[in-house]
Amino acid sequence: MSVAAVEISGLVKSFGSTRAVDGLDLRMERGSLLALLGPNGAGKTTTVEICEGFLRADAGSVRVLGLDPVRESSALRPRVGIMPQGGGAYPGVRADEMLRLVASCAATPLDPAWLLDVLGLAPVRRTPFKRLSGGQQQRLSLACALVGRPELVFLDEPTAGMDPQARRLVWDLLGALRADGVSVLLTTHLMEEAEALADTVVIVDHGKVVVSGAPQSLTMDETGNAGLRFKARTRLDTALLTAALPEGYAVRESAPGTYVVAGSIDPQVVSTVTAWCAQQGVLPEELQVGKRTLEEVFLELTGRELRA
Ligand SMILES: Nc1ncnc2c1ncn2[C@@H]1O[C@H](COP(=O)(O)OP(=O)(O)OP(=O)(O)O)[C@@H](O)[C@H]1O
Repeated sequence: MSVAAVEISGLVKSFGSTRAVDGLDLRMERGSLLALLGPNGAGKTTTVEICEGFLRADAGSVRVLGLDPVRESSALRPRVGIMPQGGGAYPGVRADEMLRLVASCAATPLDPAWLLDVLGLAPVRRTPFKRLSGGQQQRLSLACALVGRPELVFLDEPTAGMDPQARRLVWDLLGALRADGVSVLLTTHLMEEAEALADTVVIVDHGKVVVSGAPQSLTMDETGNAGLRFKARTRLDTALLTAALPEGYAVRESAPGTYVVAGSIDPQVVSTVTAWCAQQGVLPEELQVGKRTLEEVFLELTGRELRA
């Protein structure tokens, strides 16, 4: 098997009595974009910081481009770009000075002026860092992570706090990087970001992987169809509803009070479901035919909200 961009197995990291990462496994292929998604405190930043070599794992193994991020950090550093959560810079440094400084440390940097332009920062290139807006500071941090032409970039919530227009610029740039064969591992709270950009989405909760896969495959039901969902009181007799449907359909209560009918949904199936509910004196609320969102995938798997 070829060397992965990132390979993590059985990763554990605790802070005092808090187990931030609890046996996490993940493999990210070279040239792909992987989005780590999960609620606050799920262990995403801790995992990324271990990959970056800033934190040591308590147990498990981590390989980044085939190397140990702590013991082989000097070999790894020139090949990896990092954008930490919240960014940061000398407050008085101007945007273009900052980027040129970082570029001067790289063997074959990208053109800083081009990068500022692509990220919509050309008009503020002479503005001191502390006077940039939050979204502009974020974009400058991203530019700093990318200017060294890294093979792999770690981006911790790269578009947090950005307006939709700035976010779109970043998405376009990340798409272009991926097309160029750069590997990108990002964390995000934005489902639409993960769905729009990622080859692989890894949903993390309590320091473990809950589910992973291509966004398309996660949002389809288990039969590869869009499926039908509705809400009603808990503990409907799903076996009875399954029996009312043609062969090949399956109904389950994916979370308390949320029902999923898996299979190819046509008008007849919708009519059968609503007629069955009427017979039971049940009102099917939020009845919906179509792919699940990643939010719903998480809710169905954990019974909790992803954004919580
Ligand atoms: N340096 C630290 N000292 C103590 N506890 C920490 C430290 N860093 C993280 N934690 C705890 O570890 C858990 C995981 O935190 P982490 O920052 O990895 O989560 P996250 O998924 O990145 O969350 P968010 O989406 O809010 O950034 C949390 O309970 C957090 O409070």
